[in-house]
Amino acid sequence: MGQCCSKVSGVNNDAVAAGHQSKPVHPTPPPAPPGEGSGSGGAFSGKSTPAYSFSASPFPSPLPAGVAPSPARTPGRKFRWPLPPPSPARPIMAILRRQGRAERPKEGPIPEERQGDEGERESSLDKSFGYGKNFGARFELGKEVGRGHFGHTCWAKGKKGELKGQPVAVKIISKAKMTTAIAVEDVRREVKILKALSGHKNLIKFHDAFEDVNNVYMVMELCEGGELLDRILSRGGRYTEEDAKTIVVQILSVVSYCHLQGVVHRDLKPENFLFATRDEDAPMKVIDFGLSDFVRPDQRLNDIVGSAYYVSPEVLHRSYNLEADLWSIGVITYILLCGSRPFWARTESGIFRSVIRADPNFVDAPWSTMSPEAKDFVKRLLNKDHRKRMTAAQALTHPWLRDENSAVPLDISIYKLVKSYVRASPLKRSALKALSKAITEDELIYLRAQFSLLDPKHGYVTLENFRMALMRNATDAMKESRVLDILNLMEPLSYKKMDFEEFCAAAISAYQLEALEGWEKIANIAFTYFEKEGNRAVSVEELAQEMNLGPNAYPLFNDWIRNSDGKLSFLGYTKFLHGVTIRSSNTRHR
Ligand SMILES: Nc1ncnc2c1ncn2[C@@H]1O[C@H](COP(=O)(O)OP(=O)(O)OP(=O)(O)O)[C@@H](O)[C@H]1O
Ligand SMILES: [Ca+2]
Repeated sequence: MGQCCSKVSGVNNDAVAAGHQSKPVHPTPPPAPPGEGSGSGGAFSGKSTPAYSFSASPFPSPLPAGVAPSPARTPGRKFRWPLPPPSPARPIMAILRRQGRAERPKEGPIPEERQGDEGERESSLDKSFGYGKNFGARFELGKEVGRGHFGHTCWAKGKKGELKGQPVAVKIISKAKMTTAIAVEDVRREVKILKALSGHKNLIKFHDAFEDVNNVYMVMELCEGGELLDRILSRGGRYTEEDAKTIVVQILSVVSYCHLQGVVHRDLKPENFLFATRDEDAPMKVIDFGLSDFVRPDQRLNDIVGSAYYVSPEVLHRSYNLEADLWSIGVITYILLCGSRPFWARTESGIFRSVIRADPNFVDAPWSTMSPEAKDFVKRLLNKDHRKRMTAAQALTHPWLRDENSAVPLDISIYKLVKSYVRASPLKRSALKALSKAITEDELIYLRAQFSLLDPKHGYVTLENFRMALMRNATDAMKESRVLDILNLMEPLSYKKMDFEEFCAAAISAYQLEALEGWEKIANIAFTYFEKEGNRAVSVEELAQEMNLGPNAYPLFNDWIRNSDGKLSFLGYTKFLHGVTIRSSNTRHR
């Protein structure tokens, strides 16, 4: 704090709340956000990161012998532009979780950072993890290579065994910082997730975990190419579309893998992607599963974690699932393409307001010269309605990224949609069948890829195909997140088989289609099919039952039904597809 206002034109919280805005990554340094530490926001140009002071560890941490404390966050980080912190703040709330200042959040306003209150009593905490105790005998520890809010990471070399002579990275988390059961559990879960997910080419390879009285040590593959954040900065905050695609494809590929396993990362940001080597085209690896969690397909998580610039509206509303990660990928892609943050404010609460209310700027340069596909791609990730957002597997088949030579990963959202379809009423199913006949080639490409991943026999899939496809991709994480439970809910499918045509009806999302530019046309074509095949006289009572609503809701359905023949009107059809759960069912959120 203590910074005077700098010239940040047009960006204050009110302006942000009012709508269009985006803050360049490079130009004017804003003051450090209140409560975020001071730093000398305006002072840097070509020097290392003074304004980044809030990202230094807020905790005094006893370093292992031979490790010098790091001056700031990642040693050697250079900022050529005085910029506001890319991920302001410590991960929201998570820091409080680990310090024991917050339990699971209750309903209430967007959390402000809380300071001052003391952690819970920690004397009764069991801080033994059951990991190996012989870290010192197995590894020789070297210099620090990076630092986050929860741990610092050091270079190390294997002394014996498989890793003898091999350089590795060791993330060291101090047990002194684990002052609550939640904090201990977070570390346990981070190791569990890393262990279970290791194996994807864009995910950091985990070797082993150790502990002693002071610390937990996570031994993993060493990435020597630095963070994505540094590469963005070294390019002046902008990638060409082609270069951005290479990055985004890797992110989506690993995130779709995590999602299929039922793991939500919850802290996707450029600092958490490392390049394996210094080569320009080195593969990128996602790190830092410290905020990640297992999530069942139909579960809603409610704890607010993440980093402010990248956090999705539904996380702030405390009801989210995997789609929250796709929002963060949208923010990263926006930054890669234009060098600005889509949601920006000087304070954390200002950023949250912007995330919830503001529309990112897709009009000013360089957006005006960007391909329409790139713009559409980012917009379909930054949709504030999580139901309308693309999934990771879907995003890989978006026209901006589509590549016939790359395999499309299996999408867990297909399972959720098919589950709902097989449990839906005949009227709903015929409405969806009509809709599926109206979709465009873009959607069909994705659906064909997903259908073939189910390995159809003679053009049909059964419940067994769905089961086998999941089993082929299963890791230990899938057991933990109980992804396979969804197969039980798909049980009506065990009596039948599905051809591609019906699969399309089952696996399309009316919400996602509503978000398309061409929705009106699609809806009109779909209604024509519905009129031919599925539309029949229906009563207000029946509709209310379909929607799980009582007599109080009857007036709602009056204008859904045509006076002339008692069948669904066009309006009724689109509303019926949509459901009545959303506040304003006739607006399209773009
Ligand atoms: N495998 C690795 N190879 C090289 N450097 C690494 C590796 N893992 C982590 N680092 C460095 O250490 C930093 C901190 O690691 P990590 O993000 O896992 O810690 P954290 O305390 O959980 O972070 P955060 O503050 O984002 O929550 C990274 O940003 C990176 O610079
Ligand atoms: Ca991190």
